[in-house]
Amino acid sequence: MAVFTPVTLDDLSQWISQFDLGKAHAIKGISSGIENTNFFITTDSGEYVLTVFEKLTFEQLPFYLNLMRHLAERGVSVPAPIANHEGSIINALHGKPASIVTKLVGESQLAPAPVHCAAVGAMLARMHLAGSNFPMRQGNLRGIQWWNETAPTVLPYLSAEQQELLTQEIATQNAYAASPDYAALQQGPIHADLFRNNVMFDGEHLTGFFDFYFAGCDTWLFDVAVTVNDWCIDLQTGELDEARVRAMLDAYHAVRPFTAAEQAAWQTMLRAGALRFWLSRLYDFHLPRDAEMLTPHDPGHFERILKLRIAHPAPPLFGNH
Ligand SMILES: Nc1ncnc2c1ncn2[C@@H]1O[C@H](COP(=O)(O)OP(=O)(O)O)[C@@H](O)[C@H]1O
Ligand SMILES: N[C@@H](CCOP(=O)(O)O)C(=O)O
Repeated sequence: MAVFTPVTLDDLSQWISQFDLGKAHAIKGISSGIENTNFFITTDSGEYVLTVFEKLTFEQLPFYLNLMRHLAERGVSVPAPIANHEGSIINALHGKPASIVTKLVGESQLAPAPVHCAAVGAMLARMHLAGSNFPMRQGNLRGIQWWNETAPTVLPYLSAEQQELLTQEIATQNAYAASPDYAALQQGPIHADLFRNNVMFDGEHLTGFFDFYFAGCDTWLFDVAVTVNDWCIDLQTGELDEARVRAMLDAYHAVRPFTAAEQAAWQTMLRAGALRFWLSRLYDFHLPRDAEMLTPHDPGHFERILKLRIAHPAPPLFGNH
């Protein structure tokens, strides 16, 4: 159960009068969240999601929520934040920042077929294009700087072989990030955590991307790599499933054609996508921040994926197939 901040129907009834949503009729805690307290709420205007942010602050939130608003206004399927009568989309509830966003229909597709991967690829490309004129800037807070800062804190917990893998991979990524090839990659706001549990489907119809709280500005290709490394693999082995990879990449390419520079970067970027989550999972596993971090995710999963991406070339972004 992960309702850290209880909100009653009475609390909501008062708070919601600042919005143009009519009266509140029901509020139901969502148990699956691990970062924030989420509720489904029903009002005269329909169903919404209320989020009370447990860690993110009033200063940090505008980037994420304005990005969601920017994307929603441009036809990308993401939850749209609802503004109050003063136009504010972040408002205090029980002393914490809170927001109401539109509710996406459907459920997560945890066993995706090529058709689902194609839908994710096409929407991801549309999201990158729509985000390219978003005026706010925030780096990827789980990007290369964070990898360099975090690796030394987890190294003491690793075997000699793991230490070697981590150190070598960070050196590879640092060298690549400093190269002119890297500088040629297109950048902009990215989701950066587009796993199966952060996308909603109604059957085969993609109804939205959500959970934008790792979003930041980074290469578009890094977002593609993170997404392929979750959606297009056999979860037991970490191996890529060629049919799902092709479906996702072809659908993306049809909306926003990949460049030659991206093709050249692709194998390295898949490794970067694996490294990022190996490192965050190692950190959460060995250095848990607080008791409410429920069951930590298995770091071994992304260690396996990193080794596989080093050992075997993945299908190309385009061409040769
Ligand atoms: N806009 C939304 N529409 C529908 N369901 C949502 C929406 N936002 C969150 N949810 C539901 O709430 C759950 C937890 O949300 P999530 O953003 O993943 O929380 P956390 O970041 O705390 O893990 C999701 O798995 C999903 O079922
Ligand atoms: N996708 C990350 C963990 C982030 O959790 P989320 O529920 O907020 O997506 C991982 O698998 O390590």
